[in-house]
Amino acid sequence: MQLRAVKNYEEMSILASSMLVEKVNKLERPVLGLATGSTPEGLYKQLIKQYEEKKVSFQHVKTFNLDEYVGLNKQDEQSYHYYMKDKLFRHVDIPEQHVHLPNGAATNLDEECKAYESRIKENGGIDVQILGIGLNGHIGFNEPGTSFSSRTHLVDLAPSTRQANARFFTSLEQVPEQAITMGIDTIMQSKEILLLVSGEKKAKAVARMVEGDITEEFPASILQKHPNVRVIGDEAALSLL
Ligand SMILES: O=P(O)(O)OC[C@H]1O[C@](O)(CO)[C@@H](O)[C@@H]1O
Repeated sequence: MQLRAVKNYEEMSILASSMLVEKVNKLERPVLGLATGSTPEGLYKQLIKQYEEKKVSFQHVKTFNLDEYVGLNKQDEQSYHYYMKDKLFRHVDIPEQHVHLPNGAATNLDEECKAYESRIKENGGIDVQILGIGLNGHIGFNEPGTSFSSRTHLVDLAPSTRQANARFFTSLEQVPEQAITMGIDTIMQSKEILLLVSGEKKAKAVARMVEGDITEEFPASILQKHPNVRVIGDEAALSLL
């Protein structure tokens, strides 16, 4: 695991964006794994800036998002489909058919999980996966206790995760109780992982991810075993290391 310390959220976003742009410009058919939440918002702003400055094009890029809530349709402003469209896709030249997120409104959710996993494989796997980390060590929506061998699957969200994400909804009751997420093994199959983390409240989680025991009780700890992980963290997030 390689650690890159930066000053603050903005520097984290700029560095992540320049790494990603370099990759996109280098690969013939880049496949990016994308994340939602507050952490990557600055990265997406920087990517849009680089696109507007003509430093990158997304025409040949394919994307797969980590997760999606169950029960929200794509137009729902709280859905991750909406988030991605709003924060990145509608601002750049990525073809709509290149964009993939699990369909949380599918009638057969288990089939949807299998189909999503197959689509990732058919596209040659993920070249660079962007990750954030939850306070309880979740990556994607893989909560503590998730098997390290899991593939894309349906999950019950931990009360602490629903609480943490309630800020995006009008009330806690509106936060869905389930989600579809890439599994831990799906994430581990990515050729490269770029984990972004900012702020003091994530410091304990980062320390446990980097130095703690590798255990299913703390999903992000498995990243110690991935051969190509870079963590870009600001001073506050890395303060306990
Ligand atoms: O970036 P945030 O909002 O702190 O969220 C951290 C993680 O939690 C999730 O939003 C899921 O709750 C992930 O997608 C994200 O990586």
